Amino acid sequence: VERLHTLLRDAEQTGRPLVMGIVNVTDDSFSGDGLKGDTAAAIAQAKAQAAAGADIIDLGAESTRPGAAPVSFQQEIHRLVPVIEALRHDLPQTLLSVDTRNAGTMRAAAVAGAHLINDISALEGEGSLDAVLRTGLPVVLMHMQGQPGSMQQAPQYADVTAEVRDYLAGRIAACRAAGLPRDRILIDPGIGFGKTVDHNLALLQRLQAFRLLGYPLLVGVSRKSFIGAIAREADAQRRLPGSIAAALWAAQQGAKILRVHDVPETMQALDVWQAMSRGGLEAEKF
Ligand SMILES: Nc1nc2[nH]c(SCC(=O)O)nc2c(=O)[nH]1
Repeated sequence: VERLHTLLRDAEQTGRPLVMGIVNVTDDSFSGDGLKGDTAAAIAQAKAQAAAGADIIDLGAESTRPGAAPVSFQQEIHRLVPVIEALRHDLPQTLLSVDTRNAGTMRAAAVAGAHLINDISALEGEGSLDAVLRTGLPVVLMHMQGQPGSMQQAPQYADVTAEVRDYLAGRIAACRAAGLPRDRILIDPGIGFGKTVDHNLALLQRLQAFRLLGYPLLVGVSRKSFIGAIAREADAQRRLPGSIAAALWAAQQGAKILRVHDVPETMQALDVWQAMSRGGLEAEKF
C-alpha cells in the first residue's frame, strides 16, 4: 500500500498520471504447449512495458470483453501465479496488479506477491470483499452494469454519471463498513462495461464528479470500442491515436492512473502533454 501511495503522491505533485500496462495471460496458446508459451510471452510483455516506464502492470487471465466466456478461478490461478512470481523477481521496481473477480484468485495473487487487486465487479463477488480485507492489499472498485457476456446488449441509465457515481459511493461505503481503510480504495467508472458510446462520453466529460468522491481515479479507455465507433476503426489494434487522445483527456480531468496497452506511446504523449500542462520541462537535459 505504501509504494502505491508514494507513486500516487508523485502523480499529484507532478500532475502526471501513473501508467498501468495491460498484460493478458490468456490460454489461446500459439505454442500449443498449454501454458509455457503464454507465461513466457506475458513475462516478456510486462518487462517491455516496465522498461518503457509503466508504473504498474495489470495481469489478467479472464478476457472480460463483451461476450467472453468466464474462466474458473483455478484456471486463473494456474495462469497468473507463475507470472506474478517471475515478475516479483524480475521487476522489483514495478507494482503488480491482478485483474480478477474471484476471491480465490485474489488470495493466491496476494500470496504470490501482487500489490493491487483490480476488480471489475467492485468486490461484489462471493467472498471477495473478505478476501481482499485479509490480503491487506489496495483494490480498484470499478462500475459495471450487468455481466461481460451480456452487458452491451441494452445499457440503460436515467443519468449515467449520477448512477455510476452513486454505485461507487455505495461500494465504498460497504467496503469501509467492512473495515477496508480509505488508503486501500481506488475507483473507476468502468468505461465500456455496460455503457453505450454516449454513456462513455458522458462519463468522460464528467470525470470530475468521481474525483469528488475523494479516491484516486483509474480510467481505462485503451483501444475500446467507443473509440472505434467515433473514429470508425473496427480493428482494435489500429485505435492508438484515439486511445492517446482519450487518455490525455482523462489525464486533463484528473485521472490518477491510466490503464493502457501501448505504454511507450502513452509515455511520449504524457511527456509532451505534461510539458505544456504544467509549464516547463521537468529538469530534462538534452
Ligand atoms: N479497472 C479496470 N479494469 C479493466 N479491465 C478491463 S478489460 C477490457 C479492456 O481492456 O478492453 N478494462 C478495465 C477498465 O477500464 N478498468
